[in-house]
Amino acid sequence: MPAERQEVHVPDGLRTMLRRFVVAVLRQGVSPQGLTAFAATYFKNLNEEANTHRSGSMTRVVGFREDVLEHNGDAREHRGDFAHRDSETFSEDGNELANMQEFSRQKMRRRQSVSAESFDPSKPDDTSDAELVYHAKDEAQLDRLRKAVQGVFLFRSLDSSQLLKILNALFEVDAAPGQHIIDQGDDNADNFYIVESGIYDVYVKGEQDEEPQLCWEYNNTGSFGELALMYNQPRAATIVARTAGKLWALDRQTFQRIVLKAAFKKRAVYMDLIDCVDFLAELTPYEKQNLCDALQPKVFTDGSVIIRQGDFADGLYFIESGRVIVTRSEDGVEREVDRLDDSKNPYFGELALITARPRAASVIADGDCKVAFLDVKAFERLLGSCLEIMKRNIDRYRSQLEKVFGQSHLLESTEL
Ligand SMILES: Nc1ncnc2c1ncn2[C@@H]1O[C@@H]2COP(=O)(O)O[C@H]2[C@H]1O
Repeated sequence: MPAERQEVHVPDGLRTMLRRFVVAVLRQGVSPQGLTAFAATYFKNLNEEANTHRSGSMTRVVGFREDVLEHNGDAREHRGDFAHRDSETFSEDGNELANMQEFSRQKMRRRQSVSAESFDPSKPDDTSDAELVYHAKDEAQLDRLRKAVQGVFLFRSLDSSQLLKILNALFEVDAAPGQHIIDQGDDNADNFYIVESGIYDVYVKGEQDEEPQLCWEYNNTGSFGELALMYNQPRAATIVARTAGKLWALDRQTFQRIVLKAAFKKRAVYMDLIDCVDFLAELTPYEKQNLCDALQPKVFTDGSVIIRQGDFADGLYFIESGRVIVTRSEDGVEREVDRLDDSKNPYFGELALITARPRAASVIADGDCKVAFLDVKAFERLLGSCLEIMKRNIDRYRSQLEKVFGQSHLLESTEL
């Protein structure tokens, strides 16, 4: 008699869950030895996430500070909106959780653990694969994310495996007009944020200020929220969404483990260099830190061309070590017009950026030379204020311009 075939019931959601798990294993590049530990942590986290949500213990997404709210009526209106969103239910077929729930959960985690934590960037990172944060994303999300991270200066010193870990850990957050993403003074800083879209106003309330002052805006680009995570200090500014938008958030722990060390090293190296540059003297310490993040190291061997006469300006160069020769070719004759080294005039390549002209001279490494490069986009984003200083102080550049352009009448026709 044939054995009775038993009907097997596949629970709803099992396939999705296993598929996501497999994707997570592959994305993280988990080793065979680390597989069991990774699986244990992955499903434990999944379970905790579901429980946290079911318990309904979250009450609100963003903490509003009344002092800032007084100046922002919209924000008050939106507080209710997000409290309501917290009570949405876990959807197995959706993208795990709605964005705002994800945002809220991250904030919750931080609140439980930040204050006790002290992070030492000089300690070696002993994070195992299993401890890494992972948020599943579909291809469309990944595409948007890759574009968004391109402009993040802090990620410039990461290698490809570090960047992959960051991409895995980032999670999406929807911002609504008036929503406070960060509140100045909050000493439980949770996330670092990358702007994908939307406009975000930055308010800083100094000791002398009666009200928070609007001091900056992120307009569909940029990133914020790194200071409190890097220096273990309260939030230095309030960030309020002026329009609806999308952000990518990176949890504090992943930020500290992967981004912080490289950023610290870079800031330490470049801060001394920046302090030697006259036209950067008026930058605030915060602007200088951003500048350090944006610089990219480049090494040139003796005789190699760093800048070629006639090319479009790609950026500005600071000499970290070594010497360069500036040459200009006229009527087929190449002549030397200047020499620069790391002790005086430790930068070059700014003239074409200021004048919006092609490169007026070539710059060639004289011996091996190390430079810190600031690309043109970063230059415009970070040194807009310095451009004004450079224009105001154009007399300081006059002799240099004359050397390069040869004739003073060219100076007059230079649009500054
Ligand atoms: N002028 C500014 N001063 C301080 N923080 C600023 C300023 N402009 C933008 N920010 C960002 O606002 C963020 C507020 O949170 P953090 O202090 O963690 O990090 C801060 C910076 O990323």
